[in-house]
Amino acid sequence: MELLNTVTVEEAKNKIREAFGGFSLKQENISILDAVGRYLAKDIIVPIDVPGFDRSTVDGYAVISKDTFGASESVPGFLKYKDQIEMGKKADVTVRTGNCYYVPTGGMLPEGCDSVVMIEYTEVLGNDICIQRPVAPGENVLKKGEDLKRGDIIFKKGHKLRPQDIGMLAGIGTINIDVYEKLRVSIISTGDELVSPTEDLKLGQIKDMNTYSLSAASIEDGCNVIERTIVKDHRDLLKNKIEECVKNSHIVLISGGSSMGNKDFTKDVINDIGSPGVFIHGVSVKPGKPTIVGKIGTTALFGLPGQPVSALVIYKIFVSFLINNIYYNEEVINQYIEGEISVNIPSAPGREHYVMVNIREEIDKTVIEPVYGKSGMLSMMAKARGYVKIKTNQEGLIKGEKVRVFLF
Ligand SMILES: Nc1nc2c(c(=O)[nH]1)N[C@H]1C(S)=C(S)[C@@H](COP(=O)(O)OP(=O)(O)OC[C@H]3O[C@@H](n4cnc5c(N)ncnc54)[C@H](O)[C@@H]3O)O[C@H]1N2
Ligand code: MOO
Repeated sequence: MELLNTVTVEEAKNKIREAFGGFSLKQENISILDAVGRYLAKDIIVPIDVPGFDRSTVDGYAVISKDTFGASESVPGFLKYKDQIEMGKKADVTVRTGNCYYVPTGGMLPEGCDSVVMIEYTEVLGNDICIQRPVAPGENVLKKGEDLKRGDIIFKKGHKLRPQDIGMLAGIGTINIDVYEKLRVSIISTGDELVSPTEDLKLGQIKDMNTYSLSAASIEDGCNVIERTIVKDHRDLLKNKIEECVKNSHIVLISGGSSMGNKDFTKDVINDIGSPGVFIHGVSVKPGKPTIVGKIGTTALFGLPGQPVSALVIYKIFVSFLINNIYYNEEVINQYIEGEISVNIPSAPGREHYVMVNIREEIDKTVIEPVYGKSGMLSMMAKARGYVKIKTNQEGLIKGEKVRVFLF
């Protein structure tokens, strides 16, 4: 009897990190308009103070705060109105005791003042402004360099750029940046039963899902999917296809054929093609136990279990992990929310168990409910908001226990 020689999830991650530690990626200089979802190849050092001058955060009157102390609606203070500061122009004047200038939100503060009274708390009385509320020093002011200081590192190498980051880069005048080239990913789905989603089904056939879910996951991770294909369960056809993909891909994902069936060739074919070959076959995780990981030359190969839930869960645990390692992205924090599990969930100790769940908000608590199903049912994952992880040494979860839901 042949049994899988399984490793734990942590052991598998360590082996993957070791195997692909020296991965070298090219860099490219691109416009920030094309950079969302890309990974920075260099730290970004802020070249200018943001803002470059003290700005008002409200529409109001630029004042010396001391001049407003004690002002109230019943006993207002009076300041002489001098002029207005124009938006986008240098404020070439100085506020002196007893004076004030009108300043719009975002306008430059003149010399001498230290705060701004919101217009709602003032009244115009001829040439005077009646101040009905005091302001503290610094109130309603964004100081020079308060947003960002020249010389700060705003983003580190490996950071994955989000829309707010693109805006920030524009704000510091950095419109072209160095990012890592996109990892080239090839996806091969194996199985005699698989047909393209557009084809009519004959009995015994199913529409290919994994090519699509894995492709979407790779794109979300900032990769370029250069090949998507179905290959029949035929050893030579699979070998030819993998060989071709290895030549121009950083990562090859092979879905199906990872288990022990008489048509499960993935492991042997990888070993046939080149070295060092397969270094993991079997991980103590549920779902996804028959996972394969290998390397040919510098290319990473993953034999993902064919069951659609297993394929995507294993992608998230190991393929995403490798991608973030290659891109030097150390900031990965899987978003989670906490809540109480609604029922007992048994788990076989010895395997890290991923349970698909939904989230229900009640008045005083967040309730986490399992979505039942088998790893062949992708609807189980499509209907879920995330998963709960039951650790290897845990026997299960007890109703009411606090759990973390990792969102996907
Ligand atoms: N005797 C054993 N049988 C199985 C074991 C085992 O340890 N011993 N492990 C089971 C587990 S766990 C899993 S997971 C699967 C893994 O199977 P394979 O990776 O060999 O994949 P296939 O047999 O090719 O397919 C499994 C299942 O998934 C469907 N599938 C495959 N590709 C796609 C696709 N692109 N889109 C949608 N669905 C797909 C396929 O039709 C099968 O139903 O093995 C168990 N068996
Ligand atoms: O452990 Mo397999 O990956 O679920 O069906």
